[in-house]
Parts: sequence; structure tokens; C-alpha cells
Amino acid sequence: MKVTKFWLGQESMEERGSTSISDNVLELLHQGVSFNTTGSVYKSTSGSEFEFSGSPSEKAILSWAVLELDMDMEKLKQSCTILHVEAFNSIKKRSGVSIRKKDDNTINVHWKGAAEMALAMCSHYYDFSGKIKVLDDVERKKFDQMIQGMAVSSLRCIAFAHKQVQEEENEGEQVNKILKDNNLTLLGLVGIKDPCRPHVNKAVEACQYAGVNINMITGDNVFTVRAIATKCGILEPNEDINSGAVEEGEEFRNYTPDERLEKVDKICVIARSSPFDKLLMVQCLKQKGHVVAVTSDGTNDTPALKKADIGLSMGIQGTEVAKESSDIVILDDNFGSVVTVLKWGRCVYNNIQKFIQFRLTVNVAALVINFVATVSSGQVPLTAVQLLWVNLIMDTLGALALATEKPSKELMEKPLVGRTKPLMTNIMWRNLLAQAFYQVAVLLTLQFRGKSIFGVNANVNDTLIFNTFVLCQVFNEFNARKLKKKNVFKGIHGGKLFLAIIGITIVLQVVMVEFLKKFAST
Ligand SMILES: Nc1ncnc2c1ncn2[C@@H]1O[C@H](COP(=O)(O)OP(=O)(O)OP(=O)(O)O)[C@@H](O)[C@H]1O
Ligand SMILES: [Ca+2]
Repeated sequence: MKVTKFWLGQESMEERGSTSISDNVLELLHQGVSFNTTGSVYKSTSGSEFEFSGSPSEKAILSWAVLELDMDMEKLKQSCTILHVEAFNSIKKRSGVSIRKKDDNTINVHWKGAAEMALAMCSHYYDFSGKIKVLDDVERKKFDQMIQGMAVSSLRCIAFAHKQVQEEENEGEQVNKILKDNNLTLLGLVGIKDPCRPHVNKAVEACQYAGVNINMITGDNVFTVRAIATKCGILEPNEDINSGAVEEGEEFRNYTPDERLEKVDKICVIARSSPFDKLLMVQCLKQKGHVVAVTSDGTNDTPALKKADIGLSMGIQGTEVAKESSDIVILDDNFGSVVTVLKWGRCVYNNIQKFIQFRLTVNVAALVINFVATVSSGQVPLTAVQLLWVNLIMDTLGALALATEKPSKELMEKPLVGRTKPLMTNIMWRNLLAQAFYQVAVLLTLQFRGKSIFGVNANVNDTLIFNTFVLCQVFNEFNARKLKKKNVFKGIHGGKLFLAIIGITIVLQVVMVEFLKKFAST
């Protein structure tokens, strides 16, 4: 984030530079920035480089004040004492401080906050030459237009305002417990640019392609949000203003629960929201049966992160509290990683389905064969050791082969699973029953007719059945790779591990049959 615009009175200050600002206004601005902040400035002893810490907005403001307005935080700290602080509050969107200047004992209250909200508290403003002027309706309108102009070019607007108060007045109010917030004088407006990260556009597109809707809920001004949302593809460029896709937090908050449920599907963007609105949105979407993921960086979004099905926090910018209450921490702060999360989530779900189908087929086939053969002829075609052996290699190697399949592009085309769809789909049942039926038919034919077909004795026939059963499972493993597709070999070259495991399974089977005859009864 970076301050790219600065208005003093009704003059844009970028070209003029800090030297043209009158001394009294500059001093007040310095006070307003340096005491009313949660960030800090370090100057490394060796170089002349400054280091800024704090939230992104704070860092942007501090670096602007230090580098462009020649603010010296150390010197200012020594010249004033802080009397009372009101921390930034996500509902009021402002923070305040009252300070006493040591040399003349004057007390100043400074406010910094969302521009249109701060403007509402002002009755006067400093013009470019440092004179105080009355903020009448005509002037107010001009300021409103300035703010809107900055917002539509996707800037975050923050205003600085102050008020000088009398000592007695403060004493009467029990030593500055409540900061005065009316009849302030506007010091200036800044516009902070927060450029869209390079991968966001693609990530939004990929999510939408995968059937995931993206909503943006933020504390920023509605015009700023609309500009940013359009830039990163959340809103259509020619979205109708009255379509209900963009709303303000207050509007959303004041709906009746039924109204909210009705409108929530249409809403893409909520501006000037409080943390409570974010939570409300998550609750609403969940109530509608959606699976909700929330990404966030801030402490105040903790309730929404916790309430969501999946909470994602940012690893670098994110606060510790946000990380603690999220399920996934995105280490590189890249929104593009959300797509990776989506892909791997679907991949794991898909692999579990494949394995379930595979295992159930093995078990159903083994059970039916042994049951039918025992009931009709009193002989068991697969012995206990053989069945254990099949379980052993299929549970370990089979699981390994199917669970290590990497996410494929097709996964993103799959329809959403949702909350209520069963894990075993109809297609899986179809595959399972068809495959089990086929295996049972082959093996029972071998059991009852094998000796005459191949002209072998009973012992060899039993081994034949055992081998056939294991090989059936090996082929079935290929079948399980694709639940829906006909071509189960697609992308097989990529699955080196899969092929290796199939090879190992066959080698182990040969060892079992040829070298462990006594044990395996072959
Ligand atoms: N340090 C600050 N001092 C004063 N006002 C601020 C500051 N940071 C943000 N604001 C104002 O509050 C608004 C953002 O409010 P809030 O922090 O509740 O929303 P958010 O969606 O959590 O924002 P963020 O993108 O910063 O996480 C901004 O548009 C700005 O006007
Ligand atoms: Ca935040």
C-alpha cells in the first residue's frame, strides 16, 4: 500500500511538495500521524533507510509522512505527552488521541479515519494557505466529490481532523476520558493505493470455473470496493448498480433474517462492513446450505474465520489471532493458493472415493465367492491365509497407489459436492456391482469348471483361482483410477508410483505362489 494522493483543503498536493504547506498545518499533520498510530518507524543506525512496521494502511501513512512531509517521530515524541488514546475500531472506522504539547500546554485531539465518516465530524477545514474556513454545505459537497473521485480510482481514503480543546473543558469531563468528536477541523485527506496482486485475477477466474462463488466483504468505501472488485474480476465491468450485487454493511445488517436469506445469493460485494457483517454473511450462506470458506488477515475477522467451514488466514500479513483461529494458513499470502487448496481438497476426496470403491469391490467379490462355493460344494476356494494376503497387499499397496494420485485439471470441472451429497455416488455403486459381478462370474466358473477347462488337478486349480483373484484386483486398481471416465489409462505415464506399486504387487504374488507354497497352500 502506498499514499498516492494528498488533498490539503481543496488543493491536490502531489505536485506542490511539502515545502508549500504552511507551518501550523504541517505541525498538526505531524502530530496527527505520529501519535495516532499503531505502527512505528525505525531508523537503522548504519544506513539512512527507514523501516516501518504496523498494519499495511499504517505503514503507508507513516512512510508518506516521514519521506514526504519530513516527519521526525523521535523529536515529536519528546515535545508532547499523550493523554488518552482511542484505538481503531472497525465499527466506527476511526482512531483518536489527545495530546498535550509540553512548551505551551495546549491540548489537541486528533482523529484519523475513513474519509466520509471523519468529514461528518468536521465543521471547519484548513485551506491550502493554512487558514481555517467554515465547512458549509457547498464546501462539504466538494469534499464529498473529492473523496468519491479518489474512491472510484480504487484508492482507500483516510482523513485527518483535529480540535484544540481547553484544559478546563477537559478537566470537567474527567480528564479526557472521552475524546471530543464534534466540530473538528479537517486537516487533510490521503488516498492509499492497494494494487491488485498479480495472481488474483487468475485465481478468481479459476475459482469461478470450478463453481466456487467469490464474495468480497470489506471495510472500505463502496466506490473503492466496486473499483477493486471490478479490477479483480469479482464484479462484471458493466454490472448494473441496482442489481443488488453491491451493498453496504449497514443495509445488509438491517434486513430482516428472511430478507437477508433471499438476497444473500445475489450479493457479491459488501462495503463499509463491520466484523459482525462478515459473520452474518457466513451464517447466512451456511444456512442456505453452501460450504463457506473465509480468507482474512485481521484480528477482528476471527468470528467469521471460526464460523466458516474452512478458515484461511494469511501467513505474512495476518495477525497471530487470525492464524490461530483459521484451519489453513496461506504461508505466501498469495490468494492464488486458494486454488491449490481447492484442487488438493478435491483430489483427496476423490482418492478416498476411489479407494472405497476398490476396497468394497474386493471384499464383496471375496465374500460372495467363498460363500457360494462353500454352500454349494463345501470347499473354500480362497483359504484364510490367501484372503489375509490379499487384504495385506491391497490395503497397503493398493491404498498407496490410489491415494498418491496427483490432482488433475479435470477435478476443477467437477460439479460441487455440497454438504448433503453421499460419499458413495451412484456411479460408484454401478462400478462396484458390475466389477464384483464380473469377478464372481469368472472365479466361480474356475471353481466349478476350471479342472475340466484347463485339464488340471484340484491343487493347481486352487492356485489358479488365487492368482486370478489377485490379478483381478490388480486390474481393478486400474479401473478405480477413474470413477467416471471410460479410458482408465489416461495420464498413466504421470503416475510412476502407481505403476511401480502395480509391479511390486505382481512380483510379491509370484514370490508368494512360487516360493511360499506351504504357507500359501499353492
Ligand atoms: N489505521 C487506520 N486508521 C484510520 N482509519 C483506517 C485505518 N485502517 C483502515 N481505516 C479505515 O477503515 C476502513 C477499513 O476498515 P476495517 O479495517 O474495518 O476493514 P477491513 O475489511 O478489515 O480492512 P482491511 O483491508 O484493512 O483488512 C478503511 O477503508 C479506512 O477508511
Ligand atoms: Ca481487516
